Amino acid sequence: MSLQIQMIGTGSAFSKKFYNNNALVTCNGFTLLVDCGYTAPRALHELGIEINHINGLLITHIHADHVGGMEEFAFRLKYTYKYRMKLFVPADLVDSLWNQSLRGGLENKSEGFFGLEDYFELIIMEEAVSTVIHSGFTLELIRSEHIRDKPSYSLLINEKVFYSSDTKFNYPLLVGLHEEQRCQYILHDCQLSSPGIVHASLNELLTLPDTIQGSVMLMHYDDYIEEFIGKTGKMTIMKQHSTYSFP
Ligand SMILES: Nc1ccn([C@@H]2O[C@@H]3COP(=O)(O)O[C@H]3[C@H]2O)c(=O)n1
Ligand SMILES: [Zn+2]
Ligand SMILES: [Zn+2]
Repeated sequence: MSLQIQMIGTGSAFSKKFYNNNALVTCNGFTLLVDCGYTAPRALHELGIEINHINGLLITHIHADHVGGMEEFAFRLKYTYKYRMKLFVPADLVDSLWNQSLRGGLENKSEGFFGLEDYFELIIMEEAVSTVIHSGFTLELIRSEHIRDKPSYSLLINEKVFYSSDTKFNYPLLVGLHEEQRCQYILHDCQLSSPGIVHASLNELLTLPDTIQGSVMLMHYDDYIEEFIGKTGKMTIMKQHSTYSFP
């Protein structure tokens, strides 16, 4: 099954040079937007991608660089495109996504809009279960360690690509996935300064064996990434707006 990932942004949360680290994952004609940060609408606009060309949206955790564009998405789906897009949400994020993030803008009692399902076709996902979201397109949520007591998830896509989203460095997980041949590629967030605190730092990622580094692609990085060209070991730096194929 051919799998393509286009990074609509590769920046860290506070980047002023790169858009939020959000990605379009396409498999077998189904395009999933992984996270919809506050820059996602502009990034998609610049790429010439209309919202209605996206088949589904998945949220990894509740931070503005991952959900801040959802209000605009919801309003445009409701009033411009007039359909409910599939929204894949980890079970323990459903309540906070609405009540702590979107409700202030999207609740509209006079028109009868009280929850996520008034804007999206809500699909609740469980952790550690391989879920077929479209023919030949499977996703598994892997709970990540990002902010204590705040659920966040990495993704295993088609048992081929590990997409970290936001996580602290987890050496045993990455080595385990590689040794068990559960993934061939690792797309990982990368904080250039140390310590990582809530992200994986470059120095931590550089402790991975060369055999694994060769499959690592760095994303969610700071504005001064250019200073690190040639200093990321065997790991490559993802380019914003580029599309990568994973055969
Ligand atoms: N303990 C923390 C918590 C958060 N942060 C920053 O806040 C950002 C929120 O979005 P993010 O992409 O998860 O990156 C986080 C850190 O930059 C941080 O630097 N230290
Ligand atoms: Zn982030
Ligand atoms: Zn985050």
